[in-house]
Amino acid sequence: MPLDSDRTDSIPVIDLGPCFAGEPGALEATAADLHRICETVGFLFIRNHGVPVDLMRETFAAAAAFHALPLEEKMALKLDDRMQGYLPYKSSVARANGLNAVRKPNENEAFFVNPERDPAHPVNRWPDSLPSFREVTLRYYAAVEALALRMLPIYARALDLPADYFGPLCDRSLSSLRLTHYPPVEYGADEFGIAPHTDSSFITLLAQNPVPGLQIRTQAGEWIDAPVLPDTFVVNTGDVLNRWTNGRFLSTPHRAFNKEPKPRYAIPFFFHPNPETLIEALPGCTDAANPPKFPPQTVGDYMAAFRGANYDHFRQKKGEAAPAS
Ligand SMILES: O=C(O)CCC(=O)C(=O)O
Ligand SMILES: [Fe+2]
Repeated sequence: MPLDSDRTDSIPVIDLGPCFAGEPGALEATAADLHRICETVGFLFIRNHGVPVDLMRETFAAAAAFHALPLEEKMALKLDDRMQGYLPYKSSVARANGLNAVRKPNENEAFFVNPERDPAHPVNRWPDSLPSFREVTLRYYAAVEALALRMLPIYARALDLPADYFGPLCDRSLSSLRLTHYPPVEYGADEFGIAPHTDSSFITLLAQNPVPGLQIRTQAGEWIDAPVLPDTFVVNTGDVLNRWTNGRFLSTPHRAFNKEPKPRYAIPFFFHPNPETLIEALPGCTDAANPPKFPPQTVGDYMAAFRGANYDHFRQKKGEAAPAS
């Protein structure tokens, strides 16, 4: 099928409907498209993903309601060691991947929801004054996690691996849902809603945003706007899959602004393998001409290094100075 994925200056669209319906040949055809996209662009839109559109809207509304709370109520939930809770405005810097010299803090604030696997040991803290926030965000977490798990066979086949290769390595993942608020601001030099970065994830699922602002950097080095395609998700390869594929699947730099005269919210879901999963070059991703580029590392160790580089409170714990804000 001719796909606009043959171009590398736009973000291609994949329809997951046939594959998820189990149509004969659809898994292989979708995997072939995904393979090409991941090697050339690293970003795609997905349609017919199965996540209810109303739930996507409810979650955007939950993000807006959370960020409208008084600051002291949000600060009472300040980010903890498990990366759960409230990340105050301008307290993260995109440093981890050495992409550029941006040292100014990101012009956003966020709330992180972690998986609740064991009702006897709740890990998330919730705002008392928003009774439905917990239920909506956990329902959304479950829906996007299920979508990521359903997509794993497509990623596996895209890499010529057995369809069930990734499933057991990702079934108790410490994925994370981020609810970000970008207020409308005038950006000065080197200021961003979120500065150029790559994601640390296996893949990121970003529900289509009604307020534009996401840009991705093409392989040619040009920044292009992500279009608004209603009811889709934007999916991108993160650093974990980039390392696992020995660099074959691109972890593409991206950034976001809010240049509209109203608040912008984003609800990315960062999907990770299980913490003990060892990331070392997958079968078929190395040969004599392509020796392993990255030292083997567990997902847990990799994430600890990533977080220490990007979030003030992890650095301050180690006695380093917070960035100027
Ligand atoms: O706001 C967006 O559209 C993208 C956010 C993003 O890239 C991130 O949170 O990692
Ligand atoms: Fe990102």
